Amino acid sequence: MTEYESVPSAVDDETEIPTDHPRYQDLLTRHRIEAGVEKGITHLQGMHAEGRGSAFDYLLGEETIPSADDAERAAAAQLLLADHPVISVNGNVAALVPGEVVDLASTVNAAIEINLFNRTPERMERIADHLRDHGAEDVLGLDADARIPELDHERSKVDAEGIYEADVVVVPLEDGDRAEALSEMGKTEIVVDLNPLSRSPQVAAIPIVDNIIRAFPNTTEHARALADADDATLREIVDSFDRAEALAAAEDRIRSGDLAGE
Ligand SMILES: Nc1ncnc2c1ncn2[C@@H]1O[C@H](COP(=O)(O)OP(=O)(O)OP(=O)(O)O)[C@@H](O)[C@H]1O
Ligand SMILES: CC(C)(COP(=O)(O)O)[C@@H](O)C(=O)O
Ligand code: BAL
Repeated sequence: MTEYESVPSAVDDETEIPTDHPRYQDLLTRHRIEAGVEKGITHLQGMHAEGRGSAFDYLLGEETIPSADDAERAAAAQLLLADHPVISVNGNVAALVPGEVVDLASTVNAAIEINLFNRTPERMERIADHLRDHGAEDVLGLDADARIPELDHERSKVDAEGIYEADVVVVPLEDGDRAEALSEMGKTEIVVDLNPLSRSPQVAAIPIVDNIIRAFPNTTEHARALADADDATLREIVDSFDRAEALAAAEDRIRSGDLAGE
């Protein structure tokens, strides 16, 4: 080997991104959104939403901060306590974490429902097929036989047996209007959003300020660890979670410029 030949880094089979790239996870996320757009799963505007999330993730140090881990544990406990939990899926979530949605849903016995801001029958069908390809058995959202009150838009369309009836809803990467309307309906909301100042985490009972590609697997891991816990233990975990403190901790990390590992 001459001194000019370099040893190739290990590359991700799916994306050809070098796995030792310092910002591998961010590049992978971006790649998945691009592939989602190409497959007709993700709306083009999903790239813009991704860019916003990516900027906040950079400032958080691209890691699950301790307050987010606490939120993920509280979310797992809340989901295990729920009678009728539902995970809401949009085009970004479907592209980023389809298998992880199915894993979390099966671990906490939750339903999966597609709810889109830019709703078209084609995208609904493609996302449902994509989730089924990743192991989902039932995918709700296609019937759209109920409406979220006070929300005058396509995203108000929900299934009567899904989000409409749910007691606990996981609402990732969503807009504040819908989160507020669901909260008005009395739902307990678990929001995943990298921007702690967005309205959706601000109205959530459990705001998770973390990248969904880390948040969902970690919530599932917590749920597995808590699978045998009794209701009193789960209730104690939920009650001791302080939502305002979690939001403040995320904002502090962002404002401090204290990037992990630097
Ligand atoms: N991979 C990701 N993980 C977690 N959050 C993400 C990710 N990608 C994007 N986001 C967040 O998802 C949100 C996209 O939703 P949207 O743009 O509808 O909300 P918004 O208008 O910013 O907020 P709001 O209406 O709640 O004030 C953004 O806040 C963005 O930071
Ligand atoms: C792009 C998206 C994040 C999702 O859009 P959809 O998959 O149509 O629900 C949307 O909510 C937005 O903020 O513009
Ligand atoms: N999610 C669509 C744009 C917004 O209300 O933020």
